[in-house]
Formats: sequence, C-alpha cells, structure tokens
Amino acid sequence: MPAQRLDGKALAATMRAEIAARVAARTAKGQRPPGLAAVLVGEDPASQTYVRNKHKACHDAGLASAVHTLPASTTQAGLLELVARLNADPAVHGILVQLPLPKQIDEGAVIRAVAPAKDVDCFHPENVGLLAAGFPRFYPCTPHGVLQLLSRNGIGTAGKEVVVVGRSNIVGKPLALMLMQKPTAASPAAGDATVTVAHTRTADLAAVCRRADVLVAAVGRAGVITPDMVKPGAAVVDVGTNSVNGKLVGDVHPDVGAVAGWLSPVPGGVGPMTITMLLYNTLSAAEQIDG
Ligand SMILES: Nc1nc(=O)c2c([nH]1)NC[C@@H]1CN(c3ccc(C(=O)N[C@@H](CCC(=O)O)C(=O)O)cc3)C=[N+]21
Ligand SMILES: [Mg+2]
Repeated sequence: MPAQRLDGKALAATMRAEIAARVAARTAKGQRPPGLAAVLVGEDPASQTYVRNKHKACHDAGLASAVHTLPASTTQAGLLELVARLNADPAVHGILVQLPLPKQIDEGAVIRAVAPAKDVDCFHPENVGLLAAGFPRFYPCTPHGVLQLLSRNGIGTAGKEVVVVGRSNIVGKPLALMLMQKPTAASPAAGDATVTVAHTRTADLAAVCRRADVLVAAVGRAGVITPDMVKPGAAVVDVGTNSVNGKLVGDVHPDVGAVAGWLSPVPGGVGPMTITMLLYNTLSAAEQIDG
C-alpha cells in the first residue's frame, strides 16, 4: 500500500483561513493589520519565488506585506540601515531577511540586528535562547510547519523514536529541540519524542534512520533518503528544497513512498507550511506588540 500523503498544501489552506479569520477580527476592531517586511538582496530566482509566495500569502490572509529589494552589491551598512528603519516602523510587526545573503554581508550581524520582537524567522540568538529555555517568543517557521503537519494529521510523537537528518540552525537543530520538549498548545500531538539528530558525519546513517517511527529529512541533497533507510510504516517528512534541472525535488527518494506509512511531498508538503507559519508568527508579533 503506498504511503498516505502528508498534504502540506491542504493543511496550509486550512490554517491560512484560521489566521485570516483572526486577522479580520482584529481589523474589525480598528487594529492595524499585522505587517510583514521581507528583505530580498540580489536576484536568486529561488529566493525571488519564495518571497513572492510569502507576499501573496500575506495579502490573501489580510496581512500587510512589503517587499524591499536591494541589489546584490548592497553593503552591510546599507542593509543594516534598512533593518533599523523597519525595526522603528510601527506598521511593521515582522521582519524577514531572506537567506542566503551575498558574501560581502555578515549574515550573523544582520540576524542580530533584527529587533527580537519582530524576528518572525526566530533566528535571533535571544529568540533561539528563549525557545531552548522553554519560554518561546516565536517558533521557527519550518520546524513549526513540520510539527503541525504531524500533529494535525494525527501522528503523535510522544515516546516515539524520531530521527532528524540535518543539524542546520534553521531546521535540524531547532526542530530537535521542539520535538524533545513537552507538546505545545499550538501543536498538541508533537513533542515528548526520543530524538536523534543525524548528519554528514553519522556512522551508518541507514541503520540510525531505520530506527525512526518518524523520519525528518533536512539534508539539502536530492534523493539521499532511500527505501532501505526507512522502517516500514514510518512517517517521513521531506524538508528538502533541491533544484535538479530546474525542478524542485526533496531529500527523499520517490521509491520511499512504497515503504513509508506517511510521506510529505515536495512540492506541496513542508514549503507551504513554512509560509503559513510565517503568517502565524506575524500575527503573533502583532498580538505581542499591539495587544
Ligand atoms: N530568512 C529566511 N526565512 C526562510 O524561511 C527561508 C529563507 N530565509 N531562505 C530560504 C528558505 C527556503 N524557504 C522556503 C519557503 C517556501 C517554500 C515553498 O513554498 N515551496 C513550495 C514550492 C515553491 C516553488 O514553486 O518553487 C512547495 O514546496 O510546495 C520553499 C522554501 C524559506 N526559507
Ligand atoms: Mg542540515
């Protein structure tokens, strides 16, 4: 029997409607709409697509959204100046500086320049620290999207073996934290897991992955998770966004669909959920800043 689909596109539509209703209730009371400012430096086509998708999703849910496009030659000082302006703008509740940034710019310095209260990516060290300490201000978008995709499809993780392949600051590391913590009100079925983080230096990756009741692939290499690495019936979440001959493909090999019990597709899985959690955080930022 082929794996059941973990349909991120469908869940994203459901959750965006929930967010839109909460936004409409605020604006009906005369409150400012939650506002997102996205900063795009350079002309990477994938980044342009993601930022365009985020902008459209905001608009469709009643949030205000502005995209600030800067040339690839932008200096660090120029970018920091824009961030400072957005930090001070009361119509902006969330700031997202699209990564990666050009080489002349120190990514860490830019991440630390975003006001923590507006850091809807949850990349600032203050917010990473709050998350790790168990007092989250925001949940990082992609890990939160993965948790929602599991929780709202009835896939509990309490007491389960969850293997996360990938240790990035954006996905693997915060996702492992969130999976091992107590479940949250926002995703009540996800948490309390026995978490293993695997990566490029893991010895016998296939054997580690085969232990997983829930396997999350956040490696960044097309098709590296093959059927021999998957326990029959496991839930497999594919976080990969690899471009192969101009086509978007995940980290999970298509043949895994014959072994897994659940599988999230690429596209149509984690990607739309990441954007949805960005809207969620922008609404949350507006609630925290404006009341
Ligand atoms: N500051 C920052 N925050 C981010 O959240 C961030 C970032 N930088 N840099 C790049 C990654 C990647 N990312 C994606 C968002 C949406 C889709 C997405 O919507 N994917 C669609 C398809 C998109 C397409 O048509 O190509 C899908 O999977 O169905 C994918 C990837 C956010 N990221
Ligand atoms: Mg990684």
